[in-house]
Amino acid sequence: MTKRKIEIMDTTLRDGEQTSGVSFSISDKLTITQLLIEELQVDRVEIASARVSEGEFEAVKAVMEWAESNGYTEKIEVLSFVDNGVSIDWMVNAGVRVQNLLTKGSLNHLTYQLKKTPEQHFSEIAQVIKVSHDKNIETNVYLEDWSNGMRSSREYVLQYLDFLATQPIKRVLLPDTLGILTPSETFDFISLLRSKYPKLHFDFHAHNDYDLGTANVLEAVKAGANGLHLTVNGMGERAGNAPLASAVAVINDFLPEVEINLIESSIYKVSKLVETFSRVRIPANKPIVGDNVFTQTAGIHADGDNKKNLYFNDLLPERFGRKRKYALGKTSGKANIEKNLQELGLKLNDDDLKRVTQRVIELGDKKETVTQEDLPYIISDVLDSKLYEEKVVVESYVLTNSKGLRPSATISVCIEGKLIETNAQGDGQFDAFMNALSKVYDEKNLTLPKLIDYAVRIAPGSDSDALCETIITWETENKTFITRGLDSDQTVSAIKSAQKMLNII
Ligand SMILES: CC(C)C(=O)C(=O)O
Repeated sequence: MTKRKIEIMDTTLRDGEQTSGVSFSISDKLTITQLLIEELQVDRVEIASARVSEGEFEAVKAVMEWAESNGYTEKIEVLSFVDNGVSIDWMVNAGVRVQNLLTKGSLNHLTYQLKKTPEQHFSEIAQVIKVSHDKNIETNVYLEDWSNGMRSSREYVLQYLDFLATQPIKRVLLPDTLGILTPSETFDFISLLRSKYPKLHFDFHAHNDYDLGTANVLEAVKAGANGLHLTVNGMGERAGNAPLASAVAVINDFLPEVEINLIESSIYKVSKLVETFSRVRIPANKPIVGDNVFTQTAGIHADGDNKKNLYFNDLLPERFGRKRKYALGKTSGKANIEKNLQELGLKLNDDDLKRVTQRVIELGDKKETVTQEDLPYIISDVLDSKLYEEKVVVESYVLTNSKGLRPSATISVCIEGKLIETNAQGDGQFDAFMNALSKVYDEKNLTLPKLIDYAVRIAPGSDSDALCETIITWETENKTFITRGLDSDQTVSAIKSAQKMLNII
């Protein structure tokens, strides 16, 4: 079967930059354009609006110089205006070769914003197209507010398209400017234009106000649109544009008769770069590119995946340069832990696996985030704890740290069934804790080992919520030994380490 080719035009650097608070620098624009064209292989990139600013002019010039030396000039587009040639001069000076001319696609906009008749508008447009053509600039035409035009002034839209069909233009760009279309309207409107104007090239430009951007893109392609406008991470005016990652997945998975050039495995890399440059965080649940979307949290899902990948769909993370993860927390079952252990190349017997699972669930219950990187620390702590018989238990403690006063600790320790309470001060909270402990042991004419080294570490790659491990080296008259404590609070991890020491001596 010969497939129908659909062009993808990325407008992250133009409509995407209209996301509130976003402004790309010259080097951001150059780097993103290079990645979009060479890595992701989009067909065309809209990089700016003409006349916006001096900085924008420099950015467009820099991109055009790079495009010129790499044979990409026809892939770079700039939004321009019907403005007596001012945009044209701006584009000629910046080296632009393709303009996306902004015109009115609804009678409402034409009458109330431009205050012109269709005839006046068409004649000015014809003039821009001609002058641009003479200056070696190719024209695509945006019909702004086209979706409203199709609803409320269809005669005008058809009259306008009859005119455009006579003009030397390359593409007609159909924006759903206010994101108001339903999927069935999108299909009907584009089907109608497709059958009336078989020779015109139509691009569809969705906005996401009702969260229907991707659905509308799907219907537009089904109805015969030749191209789509998308943005990385769905950036764009108001609720944004149709997100590139979702649109690509939907086309590849649901429209086998259609072909696009894009390289799926580069999508995530480009998304992360745009997130960094734009400073707009990708929501964790954003399809394809969000942090959480390939993470199975429920134990039953991991169990099903272990048995026959029962919880997989066609959106395999590897397609997009990502990996499936199995979350660790209060809903993780043994299967989640096993999946993470496999990744780390570790194996535990059933009994130890149960203890580790129990520990992860307890941590999750305390609302602590447990990462795969934490797992070796938890395992070592759980296995280590098996070695100690808990004859001595630190039952409770209050630690204080206040300005102008020495840190203090009040502790209650149970030694072989007898509860002893005392308090002390120190140079820090843990020092105060150890001083209080020494008092307890002094009373019993016992000496605690000397603390000779104290080290704290967190799992590499963990976030600020990380578990930390305190490793203390102790010395008595005849031996040196190490204990470890694990907790998300550093002082508590040191106290846990000290409690192990109390059960060794
Ligand atoms: C500026 C125009 C072309 C636009 O982005 C829209 O109408 O959605």
